[in-house]
Amino acid sequence: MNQSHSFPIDDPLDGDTLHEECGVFGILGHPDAAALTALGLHALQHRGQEAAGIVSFDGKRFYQERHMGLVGDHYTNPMTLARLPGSIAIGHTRYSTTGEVAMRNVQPLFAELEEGGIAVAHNGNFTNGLTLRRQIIATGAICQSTSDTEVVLHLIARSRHASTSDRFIDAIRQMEGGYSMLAMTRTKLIAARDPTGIRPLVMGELDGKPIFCSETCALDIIGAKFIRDVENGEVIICEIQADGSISVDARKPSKPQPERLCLFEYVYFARPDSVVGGRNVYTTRKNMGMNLAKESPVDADVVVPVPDGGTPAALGYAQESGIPFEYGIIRNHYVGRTFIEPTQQIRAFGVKLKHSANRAMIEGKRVVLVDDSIVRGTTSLKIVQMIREAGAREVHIRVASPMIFFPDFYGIDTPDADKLLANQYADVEAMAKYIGADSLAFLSINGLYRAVGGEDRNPARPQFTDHYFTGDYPTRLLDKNGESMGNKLSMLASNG
Ligand SMILES: O=P(O)(O)OC[C@H]1O[C@H](OP(=O)(O)OP(=O)(O)O)[C@H](O)[C@@H]1O
Ligand SMILES: NC(=O)CC[C@H](N)C(=O)O
Repeated sequence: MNQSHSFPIDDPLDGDTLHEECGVFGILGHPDAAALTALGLHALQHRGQEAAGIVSFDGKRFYQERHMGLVGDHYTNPMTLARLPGSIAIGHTRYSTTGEVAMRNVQPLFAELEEGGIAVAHNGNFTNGLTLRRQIIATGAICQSTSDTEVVLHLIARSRHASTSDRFIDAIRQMEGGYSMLAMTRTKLIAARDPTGIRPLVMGELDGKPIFCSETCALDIIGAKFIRDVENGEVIICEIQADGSISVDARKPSKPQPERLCLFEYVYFARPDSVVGGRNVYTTRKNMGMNLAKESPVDADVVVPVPDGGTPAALGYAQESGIPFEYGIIRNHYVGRTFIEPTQQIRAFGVKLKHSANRAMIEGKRVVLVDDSIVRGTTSLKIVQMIREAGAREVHIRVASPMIFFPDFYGIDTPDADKLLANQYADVEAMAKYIGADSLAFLSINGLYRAVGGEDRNPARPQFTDHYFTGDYPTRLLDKNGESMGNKLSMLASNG
């Protein structure tokens, strides 16, 4: 197993932008369970690049491989997969939101309980995780990690219900916030989605065996069939029976609530080829660009995407406006997220590694740059300068989502509120001046809602989770206590 290590906090390429969430994948009753899980995690790599883990069970014992780094760094090695035998497996790609980047927090987390082993994998973040953790530690629990996810294992262990499924349900009913979770025991694969359905989770099938994963792209990679979304507040328990058949038991243990899927899945996180909440993500992004062109037209010669995130929206903007689309910026896909160099001079070169201007498409032109979002403004600032240096006559920025004013507490790693560009300048003109753009415009909240769901935002009952734009958090924030919560909160540190 890998040694734990910390990632640098002053990574110039990583900046303080929005970061990935996590990806989960699980399969029950398939002889190639671990290999299929590894492939699924490859497809979910965009959701978390800090660490990846797989737990399997072969009828006798549990096996686990948990590693820092990318899926491909470890799970392409046949020896690694050979150490994961069995027909049940779950896997996880992590981008941390609670607990530091260290081996002890790499998921799936595993525990030996009264009724046998259990592993859990979690995408999301609990907004009462710290509160519950303090309570269980006060009553004698010894925590092995600083992850919010571990609390669920403790609550399962303490539950007085008889079956593991009922214990799991008992545990997650005490959790608040965002979660799409998988759990596996010796015979079961359990999937659960929080009552608001903030994070996505889908059910599929391969060779008649059930699969659960964060996005449909993980089903596509293994040729599995999409069955349906796991509904908000739903728990689905799949179990291998004595005769080898698999039972499926779907329950709704929580009080019913309207679904509010996270809009940022559509804006930035999910892979464009995934179908999230019944909508093709690529299409919603193109719609965002089209609505942006209707709302904020500009007289220009060329539409240039800020790759990769801004590309579908830029296509939509170009189609709607009739302005030609060109790749005026080339993104280097070989630049990792952990680029570290010792001196400031070398770091300054580093920021140019990720994006380069394609001068032939830019020189002498009035350029519309389309990006999916502005968080701290780091990307826009450097790209406007780069485009001007490549000879652009004018640079206009169009952003395919509204201004971000509020941090997230449901599984997205966002900077503190005071570091968000929108909170640093009085208005859009002041922001444009700081970035160095001739003009700047953001998609309206209704423009975004229409792009995704086809109708305006219903202020009385918003159809999606959109707190980063509106401040309307879909759950209470128990741990936050009215102050900015560190987005990589070390619970140990918090406990003094
Ligand atoms: O305003 P900022 O703080 O710079 O953050 C916003 C930028 O970050 C994201 O891109 P990312 O770097 O993740 O690259 P990608 O689009 O290729 O995923 C996003 O697409 C914006 O370009
Ligand atoms: N981004 C996520 O979904 C993170 C899951 C979990 N909160 C962790 O930090 O490990």
